[in-house]
Amino acid sequence: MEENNLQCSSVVDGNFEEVPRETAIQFKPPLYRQRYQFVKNLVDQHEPKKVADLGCGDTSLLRLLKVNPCIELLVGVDINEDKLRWRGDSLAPFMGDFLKPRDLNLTITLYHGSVVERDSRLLGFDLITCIELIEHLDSGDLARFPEVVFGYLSPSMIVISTPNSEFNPLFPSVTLRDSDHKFEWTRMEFQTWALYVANRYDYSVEFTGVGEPPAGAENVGYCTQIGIFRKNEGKATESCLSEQHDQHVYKAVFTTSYPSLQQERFFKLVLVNEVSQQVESLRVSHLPRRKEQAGERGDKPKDIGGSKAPVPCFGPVFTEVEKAKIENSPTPFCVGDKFFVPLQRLLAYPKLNRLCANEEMMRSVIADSIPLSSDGSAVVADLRNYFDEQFEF
Ligand SMILES: C[S@@+](CC[C@H](N)C(=O)[O-])C[C@H]1O[C@@H](n2cnc3c(N)ncnc32)[C@H](O)[C@@H]1O
Ligand SMILES: [Mg+2]
Repeated sequence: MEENNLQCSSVVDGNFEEVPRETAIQFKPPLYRQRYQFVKNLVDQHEPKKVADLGCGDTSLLRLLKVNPCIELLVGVDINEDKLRWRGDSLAPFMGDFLKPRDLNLTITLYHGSVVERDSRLLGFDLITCIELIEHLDSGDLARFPEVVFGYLSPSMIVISTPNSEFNPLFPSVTLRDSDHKFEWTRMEFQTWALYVANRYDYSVEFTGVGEPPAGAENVGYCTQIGIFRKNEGKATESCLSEQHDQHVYKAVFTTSYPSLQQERFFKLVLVNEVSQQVESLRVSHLPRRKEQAGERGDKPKDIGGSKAPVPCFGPVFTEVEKAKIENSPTPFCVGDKFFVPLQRLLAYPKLNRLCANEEMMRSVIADSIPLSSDGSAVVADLRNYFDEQFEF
């Protein structure tokens, strides 16, 4: 059942069974996606490095967040171990992640455990999300939840979403949206709880939601209500004061690390590849001039069949400033059949400049993979092979 078919007679975490169309409420995009997108937008805006999703379920939100370049540690926790085991592989890096490594490291770990247990590996996070989780906690666990998540883990930001029961009369025959829900709160109930918790643990809270009500029913509020909690500055957190820094209660069921430019071997691979491509592109654009010179000397073009026009090269588009920087850098030159590209020239290209801080760094990384001039200041490429193919000497 998908939430995008809100022709509903009963509701399971926002997933609805079919009833006649005249009673339908349709969320576009589906409500669960609106919740994930809401978190994704917050991540784009605040760029947290460490993010944990408590009650992560089938890890859909983690899969959406893992592409965010700012995140370096992504953790999912759920009490249902089967859900985690089943989904682990979809969080592992794909071929493309190796071909185009991220700038920053990323580790993803899934833990089996309950949000009301303290595990020190979740200390120091920038963002913790609890999407459609709290309504699944019984009264004992709900009472423990704030002291663990706000008091002990004490992240910079916490996002909590839960159903807004005031919306439920718009669904035919709905009492609770899911048989596992222990409660569903009105906006007043959620806000009273949230304000109490925020005040107790020195957070501020902002209320919003996703799933707009239909025209004429605006007074019921969003279908999903959301609280965004921000830790007040200067708070001495319990986690800082805590001496229990090696409290490992959760069981890690899956962990994976992504290739990144912070890892030497991937950095080298990318840099060598970029330098080779740039040198090749310069070499190819140098050939027509070389051809002219050969023509002037009276060398005969060899019949290699087909067109001898240089293959058009669609390189990156540069801004005026970038172009000027490239033009003002040392120019490539030829000595005999050798083509020299000064490292300073390569460093003028934005892509390479982003990878390498200076000439020394570039030299040390590429030296054992790419031929360099005797003083190490330029990459040396052979013009002969390519040239021989087109001209007889
Ligand atoms: C409605 S699902 C939400 C899943 C996910 N957050 C999403 O929005 O798609 C609630 C999840 O909370 C998990 N859960 C319930 N009680 C929990 C607890 N005490 N600790 C950790 N996870 C819990 C359930 O196993 C389930 O996967
Ligand atoms: Mg639920």
